[in-house]
Amino acid sequence: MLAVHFGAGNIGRGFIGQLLQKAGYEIAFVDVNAALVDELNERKMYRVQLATTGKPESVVEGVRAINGQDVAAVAEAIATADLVTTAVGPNILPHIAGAIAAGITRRLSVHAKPLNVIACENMIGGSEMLKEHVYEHLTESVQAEAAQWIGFPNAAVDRIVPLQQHDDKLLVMVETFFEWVVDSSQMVGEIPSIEGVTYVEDLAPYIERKLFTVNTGHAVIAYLGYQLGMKTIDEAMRDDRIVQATRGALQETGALLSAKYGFDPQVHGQYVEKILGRYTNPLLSDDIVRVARSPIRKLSQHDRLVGPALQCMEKGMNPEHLGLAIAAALAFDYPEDAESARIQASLKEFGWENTLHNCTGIPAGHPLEEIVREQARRLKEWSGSH
Ligand SMILES: NC(=O)C1=CN([C@@H]2O[C@H](COP(=O)(O)OP(=O)(O)OC[C@H]3O[C@@H](n4cnc5c(N)ncnc54)[C@H](O)[C@@H]3O)[C@@H](O)[C@H]2O)C=CC1
Ligand SMILES: O=P(O)(O)OC[C@H]1O[C@](O)(CO)[C@@H](O)[C@@H]1O
Repeated sequence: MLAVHFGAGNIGRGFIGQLLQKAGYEIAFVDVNAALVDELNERKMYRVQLATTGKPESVVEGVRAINGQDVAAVAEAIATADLVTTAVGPNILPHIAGAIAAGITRRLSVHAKPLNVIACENMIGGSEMLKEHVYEHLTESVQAEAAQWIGFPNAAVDRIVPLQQHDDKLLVMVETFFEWVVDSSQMVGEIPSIEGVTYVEDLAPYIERKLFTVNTGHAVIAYLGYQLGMKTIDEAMRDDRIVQATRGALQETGALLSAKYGFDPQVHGQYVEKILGRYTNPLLSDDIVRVARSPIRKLSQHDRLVGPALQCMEKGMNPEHLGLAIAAALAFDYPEDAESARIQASLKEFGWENTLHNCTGIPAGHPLEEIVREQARRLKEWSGSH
């Protein structure tokens, strides 16, 4: 069995590649990092280390890599693949769509065999969005065939894999916890048996529970921690104010999720506690600027901060902790991050209100604006105190 996986980065090697290899797939990674591609092709294996006592390791063998620029080679691999997965980042999905479309076209010209393409990105509706981009590159007749033979099931993936700094360029250190949930109602053909993958008929509760808990909490810690001059997530978790704010935000999203999906508050509370524990793992040493990366994406209307805040308000709740994190995300001034630089330039040129509206989609005069403004004042007191 062959799996073609786009993105041989942290989650690609440290999570998706590892699970697929255990399930018996040969893996062809597709990446645009030429050095990484060469190293994978030379060694045909890599190590995954667990960030826990003793740092146990496993070896992922039977891997190769294709340079993403070589569209013909990528298309050839997709033509014979049994599964396609991605972990490249939501903003990159449009850039890999052409190669996937070329692969689908080639495949359908040779044989009609079902294929599922699973985007493993931190976003709602990732595979559906990828499908839209791929279809832009398909002729009408191939689109009609693809509708029958190619599935784009949405997925939720959860495993913290920080930036890697090892002498061994392929080694990847990961936390022990992982969760990979796939929407089986959007799949074609036989459902593949992959240990560690949970198939569900309706992904919405799972992806929202994950995005609005793990990723919301992480974002709160990262943006507040940055304001307080901290470097890593576990360092920030040693500050009581940050822990309180994170708990507060997760109470807000928890109340929303319970109201929307009927989650048992006690069971959800245990889920939250487990996640708070994951953030404190000192062996992960997860950089705040990694977790805070791409603040425009993270501030967008349906993402982890503004998404739940707007929905909380529709239900009559007051999302002040989410408001504090939104204010901190706007204040995230890290020039090496292109999106942070764009926000800071916008704040200077267009002012706070316009930048808030443009980045978040919060309409002018919406009551959430007032909450964020109030929290921005509170944030100034916080920042002044460190
Ligand atoms: N790191 C983590 O803990 C988790 C990450 N995710 C999601 O997984 C995705 C990837 O994140 P990471 O692995 O952390 O990022 P990463 O930066 O470590 O890996 C992304 C990889 O994609 C490659 N890439 C970029 N453009 C490409 C293109 N056009 N074609 C092929 N490859 C390309 C990069 O060279 C890089 O190797 C993101 O959507 C992230 O939200 C989800 C859960 C956990
Ligand atoms: O990968 P993103 O969406 O930029 O956000 C970082 C988040 O993703 C993760 O890497 C994995 O879920 C978390 O560590 C963090 O919440």
